[in-house]
Amino acid sequence: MAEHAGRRCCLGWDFSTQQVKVVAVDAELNVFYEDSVHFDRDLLEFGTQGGVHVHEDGLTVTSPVLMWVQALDIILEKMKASGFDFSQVLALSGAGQQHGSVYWKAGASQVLASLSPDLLLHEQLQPSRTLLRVPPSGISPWDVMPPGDAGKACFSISDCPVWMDSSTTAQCRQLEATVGGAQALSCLTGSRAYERFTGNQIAKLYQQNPEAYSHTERISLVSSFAASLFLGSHSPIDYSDGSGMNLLRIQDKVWSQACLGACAPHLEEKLGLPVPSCSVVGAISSYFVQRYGFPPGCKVVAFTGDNPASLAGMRLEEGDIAVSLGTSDTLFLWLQEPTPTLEGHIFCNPVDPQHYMALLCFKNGSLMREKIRDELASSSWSEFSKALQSTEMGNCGNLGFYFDVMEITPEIIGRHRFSAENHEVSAFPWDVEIRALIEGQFMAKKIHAEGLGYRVMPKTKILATGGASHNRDILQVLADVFGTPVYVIDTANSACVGSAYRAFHGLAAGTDVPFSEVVKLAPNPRLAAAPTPGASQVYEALLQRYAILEQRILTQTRGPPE
Ligand SMILES: O=C(CO)[C@@H](O)[C@H](O)CF
Repeated sequence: MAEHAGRRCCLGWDFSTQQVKVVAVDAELNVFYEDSVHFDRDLLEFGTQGGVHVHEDGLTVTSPVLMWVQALDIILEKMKASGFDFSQVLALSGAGQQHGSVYWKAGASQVLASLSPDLLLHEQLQPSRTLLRVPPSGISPWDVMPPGDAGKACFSISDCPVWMDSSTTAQCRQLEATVGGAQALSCLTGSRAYERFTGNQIAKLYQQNPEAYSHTERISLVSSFAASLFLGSHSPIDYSDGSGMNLLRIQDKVWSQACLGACAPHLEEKLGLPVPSCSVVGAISSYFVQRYGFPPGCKVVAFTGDNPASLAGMRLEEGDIAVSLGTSDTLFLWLQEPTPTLEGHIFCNPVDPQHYMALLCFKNGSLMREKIRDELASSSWSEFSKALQSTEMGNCGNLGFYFDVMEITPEIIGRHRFSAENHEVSAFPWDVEIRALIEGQFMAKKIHAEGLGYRVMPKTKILATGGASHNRDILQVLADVFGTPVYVIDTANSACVGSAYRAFHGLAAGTDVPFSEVVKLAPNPRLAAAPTPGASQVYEALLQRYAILEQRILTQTRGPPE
């Protein structure tokens, strides 16, 4: 019998861009089971790359909804075959890639409520015609059956827009114009209009496929779609993921009638009412009880977005900042009060309904670090580190901006170097260039985080994750620039683990037990770097120069600020 028999636990799911993942976490908050299904590798018949289809226009990006359903079937069957004891699952929650949307066809709720435990989910949610397996010739079923025909029994469209889509610029401008401009929309919903945000995607569907829109009884986010499968009914959208739609008023947590009206008619009835992210949205459906042995009382806690779930998984607290140093660098901030601007995003906080979280994306993350490493440090991280060790804090006043692709925060492209006298120069010595890159990346993060309301507090800590968080010299610069100790935490499964933690928190629903209390037994992050004495004085002056020079570059490249 599997060693995890008889262990009372919660499950955490993550329906991310490239895979569906699950973890089982016991009452001591130890992860004792995990599994995943990779779309590209394990569901070849859908023909995705990175879990998505990039359409010929290069802007439209979708994922097949039935692929997500089939991935869940596979994981559950693998868990069952491994002897996983589903009867011990007290509650489950999950995460989904943010902003993506699923369009349930009229009648889907009846199908969800009457699933036969003798069949797999995808066999009952797809059209009567089964999806063709890839024949030996390798012809994709899409060649045989146009994509639009698959998955229509329960879904108005079978290919769902996801966060990588950037085809809705016109809809973004329409939405901003309706509510009085980009800043007005940001103050209302936490973000100016972004192409990937769900409201703009719904507007595009309504404008370009009004029949599909009219046949839609419910619109889910990826998170609430996944919750619906477990519930056997339409799950509500939670406040935190709902604040990534350009539709939810983040202060009073209700749909903005102005935004709904700007996107599509009768939209509120298709979305349902949003709920606090810690809500128990119901008990698991009888399908899972009968087919897998879940206890009938197993609670389903509202699913949320992957980034909010990661914030929970990292146990970020008020005043903390999480820095994910990946392909692009992402900052999560815990905010008491929202200070929406024209960059970054303010979402409702997933673990404290009174507070918020901010998210900032920096596109030139490890892409730039690896390019400079290859160009100047013989493609060696140890050589890269030697440069940081051999140059001093503040880099003798030399400053650099390194954006080989158009940066998101802020919108600058190119490499720009400045001497201590603020004169633009064409090159730096190799070690000065490496320090200028890393100091510049982290000064930008501090400046833009402060623009979103971040303030260093006495007990502030930075939680670093992602590839570059394994380089101690890079983390030392991060600690020095922010004047804050840097901790590292393994967050490979942060969205899953955060979802399991939220499931435990949901069990305490109604008792006002704070999330931090529920997760206090979780493994603590490890201190990786403390600020060097004198660092604050060095970077206080440098940060001011950096901000001024950033504005200079912006003015040169796009004209004076509005
Ligand atoms: O668009 C994003 C956040 O706004 C991405 O991080 C997606 O959530 C990734 F799934």
